[in-house]
Amino acid sequence: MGLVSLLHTSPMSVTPLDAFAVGFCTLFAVGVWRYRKSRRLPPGPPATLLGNAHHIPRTEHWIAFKKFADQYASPMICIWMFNAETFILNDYLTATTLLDHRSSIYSSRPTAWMAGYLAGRTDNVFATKTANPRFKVYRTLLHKTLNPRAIQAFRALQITECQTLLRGLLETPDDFMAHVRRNAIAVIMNVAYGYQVNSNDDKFVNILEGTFRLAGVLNSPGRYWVEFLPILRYVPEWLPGAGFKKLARNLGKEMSRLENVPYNWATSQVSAGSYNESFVSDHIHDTELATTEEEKEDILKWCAAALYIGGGDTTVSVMTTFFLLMARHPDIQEQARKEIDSVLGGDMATHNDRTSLPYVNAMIKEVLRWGPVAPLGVPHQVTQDDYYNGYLIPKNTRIVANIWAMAHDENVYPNPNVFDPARFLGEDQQMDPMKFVFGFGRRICPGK
Ligand code: HEM
Repeated sequence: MGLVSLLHTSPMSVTPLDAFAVGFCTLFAVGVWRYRKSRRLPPGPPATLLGNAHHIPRTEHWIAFKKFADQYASPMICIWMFNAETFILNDYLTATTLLDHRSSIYSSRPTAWMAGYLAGRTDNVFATKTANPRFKVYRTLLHKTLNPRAIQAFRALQITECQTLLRGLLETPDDFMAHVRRNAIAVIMNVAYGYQVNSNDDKFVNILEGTFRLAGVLNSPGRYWVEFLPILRYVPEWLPGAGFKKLARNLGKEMSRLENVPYNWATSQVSAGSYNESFVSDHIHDTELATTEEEKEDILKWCAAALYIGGGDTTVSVMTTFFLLMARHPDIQEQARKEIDSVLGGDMATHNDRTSLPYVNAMIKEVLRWGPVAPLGVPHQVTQDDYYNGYLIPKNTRIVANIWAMAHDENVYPNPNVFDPARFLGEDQQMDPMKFVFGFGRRICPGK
């Protein structure tokens, strides 16, 4: 792919920015080559001057990364994207040692130049760096809403929505995907904004999905030079070839509807005095959250959106995987069904029954292990030079936990591709995947 197409300009012209980028790349390449030679970095596929992009498949990168880890007999491998290295942690021991035990230096996030900095979205909860004072405020607030005690307040809502889901599945089973989607979004929209989703074609849900599409445009790996040469963020927007800046700004503005539209709806309901309790209504009069009203609004907007972004698709994904596995394993479905019938005698399960359903619990763990929702988690960034097993981990390296590789580690889960809840029953149980499928350290999923 040429420079021109990467920067979204006419494919026929070479712009001054292209020339600058080529010159800069050449000079940089020599420096990078020398740097790589001189440092003791973990192994990985041999990189060209432009890195390992050609080694990484377009889909299911996690499988390729695990193969590299096996090939180089090292759970920690190094992949280059031009001048920037990414370290991939492919087993639980390495991930927990670095990301959990050394979490004070491994919990930041790398900068996303297009989707974050240039789109004006660096205060997004998922992207916040640990040095940003917002990081602590967000984590505390999310924990207050989602800790094991606090979530008991959502039980009645979950039961009502579960009944709606079951009715939908009974009436139109072929539409199971739409029912599952409606269920996940209805719970989270109610928790975040007190908003009742009434149909599968909902205005807020459409905004969420539209934003995911735009985020996909800005996050396309290898598409924008500024991700590899951050200095390009300073080029003036009028310079030919700098269209990427305008693109990021415009899409960023469009994406901000995600935080603003449902938030404004929730606050207008509170002002009108007729509202369902929610994350927004609980905190809107909280005077300790920030020193100014504007700052407080901004914090609430980003946190409510994080509930919605973090809690929607993940839940849909787990439930969809569950349906696939039940269809493929009627024997396991039958066994779970028998347990439910014998414990509940025809009643609907509630949260209190969970401890009496060991087979069902084992099945849930096995669904999360077999098809982890976030196979590569969300990248972390290390904030100072560190050493592990004799390797240098330079400051600012992007660190990726290969959750899929941990869940398919043959030494921990024999026959890892086989779906088998019995792994988590009886004596000699295999490792609980809840230890890693929700991420690590100070960044662990607050929705766990
Ligand atoms: C099965 C369901 C879910 C799975 C497997 C899952 C998994 C994850 C993972 C792997 C991360 C990245 C952690 C890291 O960086 O180490 C994450 C982050 C996050 N999740 Fe979840 N998640 C799930 C459900 C939820 C729910 C229901 C919510 C909210 C209600 C939520 C909110 C978040 C937020 C806000 C973050 C960002 C945390 C930060 O950057 O500090 N997640 N999740």
